[in-house]
Amino acid sequence: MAVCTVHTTQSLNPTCSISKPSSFFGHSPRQLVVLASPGGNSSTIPKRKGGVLKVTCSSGDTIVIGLAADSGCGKSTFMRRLTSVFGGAAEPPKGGNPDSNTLISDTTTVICLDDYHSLDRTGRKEKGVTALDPRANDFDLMYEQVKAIKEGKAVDKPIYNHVTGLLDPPELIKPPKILVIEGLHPMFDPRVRELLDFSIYLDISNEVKFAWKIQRDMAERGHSLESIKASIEARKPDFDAYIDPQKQYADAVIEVLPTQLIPDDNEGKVLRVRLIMKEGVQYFKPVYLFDEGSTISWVPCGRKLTCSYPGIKFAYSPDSYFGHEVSVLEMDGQFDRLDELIYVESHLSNISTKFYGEITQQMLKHSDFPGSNNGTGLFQTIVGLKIRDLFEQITEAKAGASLQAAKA
Ligand SMILES: Nc1ncnc2c1ncn2[C@@H]1O[C@H](COP(=O)(O)OP(=O)(O)OP(=O)(O)O)[C@@H](O)[C@H]1O
Ligand SMILES: O=C(CO)[C@H](O)[C@H](O)COP(=O)(O)O
Repeated sequence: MAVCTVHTTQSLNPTCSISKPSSFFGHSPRQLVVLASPGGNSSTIPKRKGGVLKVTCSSGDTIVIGLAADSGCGKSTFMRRLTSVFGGAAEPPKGGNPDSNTLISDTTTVICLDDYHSLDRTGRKEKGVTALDPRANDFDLMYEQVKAIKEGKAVDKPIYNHVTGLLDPPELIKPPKILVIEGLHPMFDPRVRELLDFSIYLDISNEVKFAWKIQRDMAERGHSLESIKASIEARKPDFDAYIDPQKQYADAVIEVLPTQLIPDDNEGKVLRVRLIMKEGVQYFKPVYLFDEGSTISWVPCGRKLTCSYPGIKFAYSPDSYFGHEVSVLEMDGQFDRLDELIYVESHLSNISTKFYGEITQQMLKHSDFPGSNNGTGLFQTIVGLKIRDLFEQITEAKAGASLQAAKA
């Protein structure tokens, strides 16, 4: 939430700062929660006892979502699914750097935190640090800029060029309705973490990460098996030290593991995916299967769902994760026919769809995206819908508070 510049008929001293005010008409310096839509506005609210408050807001309704994962773990795919839930395509800033990492759509702006690398490729090599190391990243700037966007201010964000390995001149980022910060460290710095309205961690097990890396870097980028292995090994200590621990802070974790349906499977094609959802998060109600809070194991294969070997198994239960109460929804296996997903969808609750079958429709629409036939695509789509719901609830709550304030 941002704070507006406030003029009163008694005091002409404007103030502008950021805080979490506990009461609407606070003490000096007067601070007021912004209750305006992005784009900025100015309104006059009658003061409770005489005088008038003139409130000028530059904006301030940007909600901030953090998405953390290692490189090559499906962040871009997830972002494409999320943007699609809001409608419209996401594109790099028009007329800007062709190597920009930013994606802008009507509602969302996705910025890649690689842009806050403080050391370029040569710098990291010289200093002997990886990009995962906090010393290779500028967290002060990351914090200042994410905070500024959340307050409704445009920023000149640096660009890390993955083609050249250099830091390019900055690009202008205007405050969107939803800002997604995706990358290696969205929940690393406590100050940045505090700015997040919702956070997600994509937790890809080593076996699966390896299989995906091989698939992409060997098939699409011509890397050798040895070089892929070496790169994973070289990153592992820093991954364990700086990236993986962030999952304890996430509101939702999508965990991707090898299947348990095929004994000793090492192909990594069939996946067991777990959606771990924190309880008690404002504006977020965990999804459940059949009966909230129960422990359920469900094999839907049969007359309504076609399943070839090794089948599909769902599970749902309450659990504990890093000391937090969570609900866990699990899917092991893969769909043969995506249109039959409607059968599964109709047994899930709290999915925040706007019409019957919306999940199935989204999945069918992007059936060519990686993971569309398994729990990765299903749970990414569900989290996308939950983020839309969160955004709508926050917007509604602010509009309601605005109305109340105007009446007071
Ligand atoms: N759900 C999935 N199922 C199977 N393969 C997947 C899945 N998600 C991603 N992949 C594989 O991983 C690769 C990387 O995916 P994606 O580009 O979405 O990841 P990323 O985290 O954005 O990567 P980077 O940070 O390196 O740009 C894809 O090309 C694909 O091979
Ligand atoms: O972990 C990464 C996040 O995407 C990259 O390896 C990091 O950004 C460095 O990029 P490059 O390898 O292109 O220099």
